[in-house]
Amino acid sequence: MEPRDQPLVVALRIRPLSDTELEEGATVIAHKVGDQVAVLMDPDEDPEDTLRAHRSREKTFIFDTVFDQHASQEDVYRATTQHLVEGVVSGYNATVFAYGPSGAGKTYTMLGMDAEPGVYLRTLSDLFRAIEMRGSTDWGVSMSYLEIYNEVIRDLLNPSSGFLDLREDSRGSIQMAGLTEVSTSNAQEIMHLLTKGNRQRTQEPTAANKTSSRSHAVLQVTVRQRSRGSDLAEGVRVGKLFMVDLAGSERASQTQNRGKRRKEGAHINRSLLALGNCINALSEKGGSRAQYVNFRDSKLTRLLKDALGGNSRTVMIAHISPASTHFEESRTTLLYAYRAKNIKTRVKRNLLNVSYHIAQYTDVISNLRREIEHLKSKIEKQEEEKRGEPGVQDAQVRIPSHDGEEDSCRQMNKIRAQLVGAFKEQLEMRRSLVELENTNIELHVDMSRHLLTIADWEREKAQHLVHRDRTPEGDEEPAEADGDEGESVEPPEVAVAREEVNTLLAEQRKAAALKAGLEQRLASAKEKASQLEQLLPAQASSEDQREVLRLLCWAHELEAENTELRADGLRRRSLLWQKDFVIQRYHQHRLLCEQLLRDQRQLIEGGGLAVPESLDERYGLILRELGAGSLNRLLLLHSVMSSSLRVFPPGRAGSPLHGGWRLGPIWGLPREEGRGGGSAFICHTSPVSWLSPCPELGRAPRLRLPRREAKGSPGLGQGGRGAGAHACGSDCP
Ligand SMILES: Nc1ncnc2c1ncn2[C@@H]1O[C@H](COP(=O)(O)OP(=O)(O)OP(=O)(O)O)[C@@H](O)[C@H]1O
Repeated sequence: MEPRDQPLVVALRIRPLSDTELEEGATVIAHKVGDQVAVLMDPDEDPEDTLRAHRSREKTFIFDTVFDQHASQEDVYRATTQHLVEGVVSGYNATVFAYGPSGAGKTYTMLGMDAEPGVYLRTLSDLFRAIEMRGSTDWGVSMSYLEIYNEVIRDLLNPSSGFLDLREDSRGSIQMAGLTEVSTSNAQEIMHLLTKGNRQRTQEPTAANKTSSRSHAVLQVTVRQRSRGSDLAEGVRVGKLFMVDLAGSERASQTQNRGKRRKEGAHINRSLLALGNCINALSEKGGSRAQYVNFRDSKLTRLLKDALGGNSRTVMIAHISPASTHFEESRTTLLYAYRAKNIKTRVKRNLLNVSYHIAQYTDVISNLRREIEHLKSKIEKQEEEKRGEPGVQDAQVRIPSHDGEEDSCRQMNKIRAQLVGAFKEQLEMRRSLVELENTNIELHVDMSRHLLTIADWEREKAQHLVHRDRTPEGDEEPAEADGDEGESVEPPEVAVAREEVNTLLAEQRKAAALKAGLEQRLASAKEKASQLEQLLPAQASSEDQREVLRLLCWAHELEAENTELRADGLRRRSLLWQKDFVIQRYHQHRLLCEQLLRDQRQLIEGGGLAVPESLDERYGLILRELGAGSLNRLLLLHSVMSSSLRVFPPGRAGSPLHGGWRLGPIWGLPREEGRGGGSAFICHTSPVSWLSPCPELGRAPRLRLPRREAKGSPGLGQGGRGAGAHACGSDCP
């Protein structure tokens, strides 16, 4: 679904590191991955924990859109708010919130700077443009700007008017007595008023931000359209747009605020909590918005009642700093925004890739970091040893630098820079190859699934034909009601599967061509690097330089090996998937056989038929085997073994980004707090269903069992519901 079709859009903006954060030595811990995923690393976790066994607080969050420091104001506006304008002009309400802790960039997004105006100006400009384009009717646009500070409301366009009262009229509409409403016809005029009003906003220095806005600032733009119907009765259509720059969301306890600040913090928290609850309730209700939502908990939610309820659109832009020093605020902000909307299956497939890739890259990076540390310490040690050698220091001091030596040094540095460049290029190419490999596996698994659907159908069709041919003439069953004269009509899922196969084939061809091209480029990059490597020793003028170069090459080789290992891991996973796939098919077949046996047995017993002894014995044997559950145990063993192999590299099972199939706590559901850590939906498909990934992920063959079976009916020797549960983050069919 495009943002324009969604009643609630939740976006995340990660601002650039500030100078202060850089001075404090902060590192970047919030990353955008793909268009919809943000990863927050825990800065306190042990950097040496390369197996990622204890990375419990590293989390992945999904939003409708994620922006990082590279996103422009225009990008943010276009992806989040632009689509609201048409609705407002057509008489609908909409709200845009900027949410986040102090200093995370809310005002920057909403108000912006002269050169880079924010959402306010861009929305208003588009609004006036849209009105102009509609022409004929009689339009009126007015605006008001207020702040809610400590649960009291002030008019920012007329601050001397004191506190304002919020009232509900007899129809339940919210009214604000005494609020200045300015009629206007151009965006610049509104911006001028806003900038003026903003100076009146309650701002105070806090521990987190020197000029922190301590209030919620609400810009309300009302668009009225007068029109005369054929009966000349005048109708007025009103659309309201609220744009809200919320107060900093940090917890009072996190900012070491005391006294007044703490009281403010409590009010802010209360209203933000109320807002979160309302948005959450609204997003869950879908069609019946506003019915059971408690707007009364804070002034903010009461004021926005009209704009949030009914047929309105809501956009929340959450903001965080990427700095390690703001980990806690970022974490709580992400959780708040994430909870505002639980984005379901739509992005799962992409996320699977994305998370898997992060896992790969963070591994590559941490390995390289270790190597670099190793190199550094080795160089330092060598230097120390050299210094310790008698006469070395003196000799170094005494050697006069002459032109020839300088030239050779410059030449060497140049070659070294080229070599590092060539290594980097290779690294990029290797990563792309690993990605392509991953894509190939996914395409392959998808393809198998669709081919299976087609094969099932072809088999059914063939059986149908055989049955028809065997039926004696005159005994023919009447033609089917849909007029296909006995021909079975291909079900839509098969048609879709055929289309998918074609698409996947095309994608496979594309991937293969890309891979071939990349491999060629990698081969020539390797050639180039090896020529440079050969040049270097000749240029290196000292043993130190030669050693550094040797280490450089060694680090590079290690990196290459590491990437190859990753690719091997991928191949191994692919084999395991295929194996599981076959087992699933056999299991499906087995269930059908069991059902058949049971039905036949009932027929035999019900009809009082005599059964030959040998048949009875065989039946007893099967019953005993099923009773003993040996087959189930074998399947269990296989699954345990394959899932332990699938967790790569060894020991990474605890990582929130590991690439297994038990996706519940991983895919966007923060483990501690997300809806029961991902076990919100339990799929009960079959005793071995936990072998398989959630079919929604589209990564594995789907068990097409009859509904009764799929709910875990206690078939012969089956383990019942509990035995077949697997946790996933979506409604499995
Ligand atoms: N995306 C961005 N690009 C460049 N600078 C940014 C960005 N976001 C924020 N900043 C800068 O960071 C600083 C803090 O931003 P801003 O005042 O918008 O934070 P805030 O969330 O509104 O804070 P508060 O709640 O305390 O008012 C400002 O100097 C702003 O210019």
